[in-house]
Amino acid sequence: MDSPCYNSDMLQSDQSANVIVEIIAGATRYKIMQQCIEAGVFDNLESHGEPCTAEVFAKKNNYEPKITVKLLDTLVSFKLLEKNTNNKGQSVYKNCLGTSKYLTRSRKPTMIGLSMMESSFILPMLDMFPTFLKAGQPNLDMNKNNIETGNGNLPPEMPKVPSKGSNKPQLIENNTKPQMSDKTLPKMNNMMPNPSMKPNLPVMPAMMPKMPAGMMPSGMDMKNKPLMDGNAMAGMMHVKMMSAYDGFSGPCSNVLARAFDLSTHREAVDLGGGSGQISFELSREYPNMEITVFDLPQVSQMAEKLQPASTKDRVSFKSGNFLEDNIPSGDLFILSHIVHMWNSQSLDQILTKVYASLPAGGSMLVLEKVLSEQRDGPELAITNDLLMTLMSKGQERTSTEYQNLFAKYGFINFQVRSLEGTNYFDAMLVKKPF
Ligand SMILES: C[S@@+](CC[C@H](N)C(=O)[O-])C[C@H]1O[C@@H](n2cnc3c(N)ncnc32)[C@H](O)[C@@H]1O
Repeated sequence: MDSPCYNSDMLQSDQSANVIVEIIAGATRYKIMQQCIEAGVFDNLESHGEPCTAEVFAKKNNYEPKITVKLLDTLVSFKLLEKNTNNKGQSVYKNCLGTSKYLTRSRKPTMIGLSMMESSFILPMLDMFPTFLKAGQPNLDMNKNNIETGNGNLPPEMPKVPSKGSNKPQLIENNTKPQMSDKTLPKMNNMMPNPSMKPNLPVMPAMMPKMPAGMMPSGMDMKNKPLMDGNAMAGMMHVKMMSAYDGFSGPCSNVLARAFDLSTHREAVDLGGGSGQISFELSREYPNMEITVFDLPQVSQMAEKLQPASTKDRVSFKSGNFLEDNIPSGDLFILSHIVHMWNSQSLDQILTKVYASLPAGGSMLVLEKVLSEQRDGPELAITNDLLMTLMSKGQERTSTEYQNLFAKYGFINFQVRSLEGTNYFDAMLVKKPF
């Protein structure tokens, strides 16, 4: 019988499909990683202490042996685990360095909250993308702390904070705007992966918004009746997000603190500083600097409870709303992932206040991912530009756009330093003239 005649050229699939295959594979990778985080796979490997065989690992954790081998090999192919051979010739597995540092609950800061935010908030929001595409941006307004309010099915223990004056939650009534069904409601209840980090706050019923005020598309089955003060709700939601925010800066906060020489500054204010992670790094880098982390009351109170003892002498927390209240004064302001969150009207309020609160010669350190001048990269900045627009009518900017923006308020000496690697930040510094 004739043998089949094969062409000896290299076999290659259609390369124009590569990018699509990669994106689809990325979704699968993400889902498997997230499920492993939730199931405690990385924690269990870490607590084992030494590299272990799939068989031992499965037995110890009551996992099904065959699935366990396949899962561990899959995680090796994702570069989340390392596989080596022990002196008995058996394959043994352990967490890679990054997995151990950022995906286990025994270490801080982790990226667990950030990964959870993706599945609990970003992906469900993007489920509505076809609707956004037609109807336009979701009807959000972080600036007025507009919130969707519950439909009265709150548990009796839910505090009813009276609305007052301008803080009164404003209902969003435009029903033509994107709707989310109960099924697609982002589930931020899981945003506190480490039980010790759970704030002592009332449990949110399923129908309550699960994210910061203004960060939720309108019409999410929420009706009528303002039940909570807008600021109280915003604070509560940001508390839930706090561990996620730490995941953005976790791998680079120490580098960001060293991006510029800030040693002449003595009194810094970290506006919307969340957990204070950037401030903790700045205080380590600059022993003569005292830092006030200014954030919404619930966030400040929770962050203060979680503050590492070693930072307490020079980093303090102050509660307030930077849109409505006076802000502390200092000779250095830090705005990390703040500028991109707000629309031009609110940003105007924030930057005007910062400029007025700085003495001549004072500085403002702004930490954001900067878009290339051609707006063709980096990918994280381009994607975030879209997400910010959807979530809060904010935006990402190029270096020139930042320089022009800050110049409008009187800031000079614009400097920018970009961060190598895959990350969510670059660093910019401007000065108030003498
Ligand atoms: C995206 S997070 C950034 C947190 C931190 N700066 C970082 O880079 O990790 C935004 C922060 O701004 C705070 N925030 C939002 N609105 C605020 C307001 N009106 N007044 C004070 N803080 C506010 C939130 O509570 C949250 O901690």
